[in-house]
Parts: sequence; C-alpha cells; structure tokens
Amino acid sequence: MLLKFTKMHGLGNDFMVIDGVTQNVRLTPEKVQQLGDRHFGVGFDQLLLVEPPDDPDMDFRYRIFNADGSEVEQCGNGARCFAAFVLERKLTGSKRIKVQTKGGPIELRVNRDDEITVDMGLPKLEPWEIPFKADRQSITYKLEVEGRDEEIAVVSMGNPHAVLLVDDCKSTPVERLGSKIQRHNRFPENCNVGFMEVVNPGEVNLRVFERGVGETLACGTGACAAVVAGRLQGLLEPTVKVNLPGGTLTITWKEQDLPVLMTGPTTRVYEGHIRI
Ligand SMILES: N[C@H](CCC[C@H](N)C(=O)O)C(=O)O
Repeated sequence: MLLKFTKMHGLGNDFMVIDGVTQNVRLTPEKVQQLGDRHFGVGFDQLLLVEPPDDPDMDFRYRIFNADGSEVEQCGNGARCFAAFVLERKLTGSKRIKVQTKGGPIELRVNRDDEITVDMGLPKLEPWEIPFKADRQSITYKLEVEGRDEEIAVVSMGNPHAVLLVDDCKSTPVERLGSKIQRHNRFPENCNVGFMEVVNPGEVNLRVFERGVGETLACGTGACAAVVAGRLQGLLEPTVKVNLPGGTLTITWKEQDLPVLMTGPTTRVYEGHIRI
C-alpha cells in the first residue's frame, strides 16, 4: 500500500502524522520501528495516527507510537500538530476539537494567532495512577539511582513522568541519569524523565529524556508535568514559560482541580508517500 503522511514537529519534537480516517492503516510495533528509523525509514520521535472516534462525544481518536514501536497514552506536542493536521486537511472545520486518546480525552483550541492551546486534562498524582511503586502519595519521593538517593516528583498527564530539580540543565547528565530512571523498577511501565532548572517563578529551563525515544528537543506532557511538580513544591506561579532545547511552551495550571493548559507552535515540514 502507498501510504500518504505529513512530517511535522512541535519545537523539534518530530512526528510522522498519518490520516487513518481516509486511509486504512494497520500498524505493528515492527512496522512503526521501521518507519521511525532515521536512516532506513521516515524517521521520527513519534508516529501519530488519526482515526475516527469510537466515542460519539469525540471528534477524533488520536493514537501515539514512540519510535521504539510502543503505543503510549499521550503526547502534548503531537496534540498540537494533530490539530493543525486535521484542520489543514479539512477533516474538521471546528476551532475546538475533542479528541479521544489512550490516556483520556483532551480538547484542542485554535487561537487567533494560529497557536494551539491544548486542555491536557487533570494531572494524576496518586502513585497507582502514574504507575509508581510507593506506600503513599507525597510531593516528592526518594529514588535510589547509581547508589545515590535522587529526589523526584511523579506526575501522570496520561503518561508517566518523573521530574527532578537541577541547578543547571546544560551540565546535567540527562542521558546517563535519564536512561536509568526511565526504566527504574519502581516504574512498572517505565517513565519520561524531566530535568527542571527554575529560572524564576514564571520561567523554567527543561530537558526531557523520553520513554521509548531518549532525549528529545521538546516534550509537551513533560513540560506540563514539570510545571505541576514545581507548583506543588511552591516554586512556580500559575503560568510558566518552559524553555526546552527546541523552543518555548506556555503552561498554565491554576490550581489542583483544574486542567493543565499548554500553548505552543506547530510546524509542517513536508508531505510524503511511503510504500508499506
Ligand atoms: N515518550 C512519551 C510519549 C510522547 C510525549 C512527548 N513527545 C510529548 O510531547 O508529550 C511516552 O512514552 O509517554
């Protein structure tokens, strides 16, 4: 089959976006890995598959696959690219798009400046919701890594995140620490690992070692998880500029029982076809 796709990115977190509404697409983990290979395939951090919803209250279903072939619950940068994709391909005319994902419903709003705000839903903080092995919920936890106790926060945005505070993102050994924490035995489904440097209560620098990929240039759910963790530790204001290696996202989390909102850009790089 000749498969049509669009290559997109959100601040350098890059995606192969496939219309599964007008194309009949069957993906296996092996096929996703082949497509994700940056030498022998298209190459991406995640593959995003747009499908009709099976929930009548939703406009679309949006499935997310990491480059290692694993299907995951949520992708923040991908959600913005998904919205731009369905609008551009006239799969919807609505400026408010309700989307079913494996990690729960999200809502996308197209702003006047064409930036997209995503209502990412409520953060989940109970250890069993992450999932994370702990006797009780806490603002932070001690996690033994390389014989040392690291202090981490754990947040789910539908997908699991560990968030560590660091003095300086640039000099943090993200690959070494991230790869160990990502597959720590207290995270039964592994996790994404964010390293956050608080610049001031309205601004942070962040690097994220993503589950199933490695360090990416940006991570939308990681930015949301970092702001939630920082707010719960009394370090951040409700709206925060999150500076990632690929660019800046604006994250708002007013208070505990309100959703996390993420605003940022999307970029379409090219349209392509590939025989699968
Ligand atoms: N690697 C993540 C999925 C993609 C998240 C990221 N690209 C984002 O923008 O949120 C996971 O395994 O949970």
